[in-house]
Amino acid sequence: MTALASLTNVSRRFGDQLALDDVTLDIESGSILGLLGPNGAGKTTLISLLEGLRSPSSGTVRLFGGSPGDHRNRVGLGSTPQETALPETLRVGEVIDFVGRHFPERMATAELAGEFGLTELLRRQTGSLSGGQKRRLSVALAFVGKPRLVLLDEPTTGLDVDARRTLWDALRRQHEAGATVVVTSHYLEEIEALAQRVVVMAHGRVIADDALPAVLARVALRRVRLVSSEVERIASLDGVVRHEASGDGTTTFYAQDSDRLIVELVRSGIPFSDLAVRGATLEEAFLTLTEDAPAGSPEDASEAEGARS
Ligand SMILES: Nc1ncnc2c1ncn2[C@@H]1O[C@H](COP(=O)(O)OP(=O)(O)OP(=O)(O)O)[C@@H](O)[C@H]1O
Repeated sequence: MTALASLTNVSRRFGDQLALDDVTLDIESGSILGLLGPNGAGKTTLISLLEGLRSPSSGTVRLFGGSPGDHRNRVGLGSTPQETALPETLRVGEVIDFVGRHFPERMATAELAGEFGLTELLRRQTGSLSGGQKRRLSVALAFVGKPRLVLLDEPTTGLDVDARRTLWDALRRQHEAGATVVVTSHYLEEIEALAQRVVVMAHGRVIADDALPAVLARVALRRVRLVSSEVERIASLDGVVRHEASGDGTTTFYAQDSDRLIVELVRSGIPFSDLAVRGATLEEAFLTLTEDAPAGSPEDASEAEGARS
């Protein structure tokens, strides 16, 4: 497979903050790559380097074999940042035409509108659109110039379930038609719905890079919560990946296979009570994945948010 874009040993600092820490990544043609990670992991920074909006502090970023800073390379790139502003008084069709005129080759307005469920809205001023409709338009605009690579930074954040699914359907159709897409998200569900390959980031590093099923197996943890006077014995049972006191006298054990853990627990004869089992949140799963990669705490990262320029 051909790499459309790549990062080789890339680091990026903002003052004291190391936003990307020695990242190496190839983006191959034809896939949807999901970039997953908690707040401050470095996803947006990585995207901005590929877009040529920022330069790496060290390492090399390539886009279509050249520099992302070269506008001739950027013509082949479509992107939707986390937040976009649309000119409120222009109609949807006019915005599509305006953006489309910047590219040597473009999708026809009617075709793009059809693909993204915007046909009924073409004559509406963008100021009158709902949040979901605006987001759909912003994402559609990333595709208007028939790009070779599309970068979408949290395309569905803030959308309700229906709007999110409509957008996912549109993205899947674009992918089937040959688009290569990088999509960032905080939501495992979103990455699961779209991506074939998943890169998990935390503290500026790539901590997992694998096919979707392999990453799911690592982050899909279950929480087994109970009361016991023999916490350490339970923690040493097969399958327990982490445990923590919950503060109310209970202890939470994380395991990929909670059924198996409970069978082990009963077999062991260790006394326990008040058993409850539920899925772990993605943040909890990240914690387990990131234990080997500590580089500043998430709290540090969120404080630094205020220092963005
Ligand atoms: N312009 C900037 N100035 C200072 N620090 C920055 C700047 N941009 C990003 N950072 C810091 O770099 C780190 C990575 O931020 P980045 O926005 O890339 O993360 P992210 O994974 O996209 O997070 P989110 O999911 O919240 O968008 C964070 O600690 C952030 O505070």
